[in-house]
Amino acid sequence: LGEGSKVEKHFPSASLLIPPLETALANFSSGPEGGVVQPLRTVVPVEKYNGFLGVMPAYSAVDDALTTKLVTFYENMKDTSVPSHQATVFLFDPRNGTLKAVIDGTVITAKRTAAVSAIATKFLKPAVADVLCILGAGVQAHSHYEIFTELFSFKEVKIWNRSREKAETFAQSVKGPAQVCSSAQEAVTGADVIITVTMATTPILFGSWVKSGAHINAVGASRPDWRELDDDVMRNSVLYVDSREAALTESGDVILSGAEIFAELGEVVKGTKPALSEKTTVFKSLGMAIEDTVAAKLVFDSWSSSN
Ligand SMILES: NC(=O)C1=CN([C@@H]2O[C@H](COP(=O)(O)OP(=O)(O)OC[C@H]3O[C@@H](n4cnc5c(N)ncnc54)[C@H](O)[C@@H]3O)[C@@H](O)[C@H]2O)C=CC1
Ligand SMILES: O=C(O)C1=NCCCC1
Repeated sequence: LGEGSKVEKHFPSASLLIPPLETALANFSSGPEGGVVQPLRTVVPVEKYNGFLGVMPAYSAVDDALTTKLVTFYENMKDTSVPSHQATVFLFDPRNGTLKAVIDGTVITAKRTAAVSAIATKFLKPAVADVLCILGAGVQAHSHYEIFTELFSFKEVKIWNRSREKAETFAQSVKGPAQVCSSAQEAVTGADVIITVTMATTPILFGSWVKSGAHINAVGASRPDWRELDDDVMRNSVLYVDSREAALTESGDVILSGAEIFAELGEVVKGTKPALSEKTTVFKSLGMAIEDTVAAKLVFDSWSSSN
């Protein structure tokens, strides 16, 4: 399972990931009772090349699955022949520590991140959600487009990217409508659901553009000094995160704006915190190792049953 194309085959429908991910989010937010062991990820900066290596281990007692993902991500890469994010997931037998599989993690990262944003959106989107806006046109933009158009019925999808050419290529490659916008403001204006999936390190989404009651999935800016959202949108929205601990350590949008965290998404899934969908909401996603664990298990189980 070392190649993305082999992994892709075991995700016939992106939405297959939703139930196990919801369970994993709920278990994570249940503390020790949930049986999830997930230390904060280690991130090694490779300053000379504007890169980072993330080490993301997790164990799920409920799934009896033990994994670690190694993920590299590089900013402003000159070499465009390789993706900005590359990942590998190692799946172990939890009974004795034997390595069972080495799985390409790039497809897993793309699919599980988009599926978690879809879960947040299911709970937090306004009652009428006709317009979707995607800021960014890379790997995550594609995986988000795929699952959002599979699960929801938006009448319009607006897309903006720093380079218009890439947004045009995106619009031509997707199986469905996508309207390329000339500015981020044009794309955001009137949108009910907004997804930010860029490598920006300074804000690209401003509160003054956002429709009241909209839901935002803030997926990029995973370093404590990086931003995608301005202070206005962070402070004037109800803020949900995947992990409080990670958000307060890794998210520039959370740390530098001083915005108060209302709930973890897992608490909403469990029903212990409300989904305030009538308010403007932000889901700050940083990505969790346990999401990779359940996705890798799904891929491995599907591969095992077909071999
Ligand atoms: N929360 C999570 O679980 C995860 C988050 N991510 C984050 O999602 C974001 C997107 O990842 P990918 O799609 O894989 O990356 P990508 O490299 O495939 O796409 C990035 C997009 O951002 C645009 N971009 C680059 N620099 C920019 C800037 N300064 N301002 C505005 N746009 C800029 C590029 O044109 C490109 O369309 C990244 O920030 C990444 O770290 C990625 C994986 C998991
Ligand atoms: O969860 C992940 O995987 C990542 N999150 C932030 C950026 C790198 C990959």
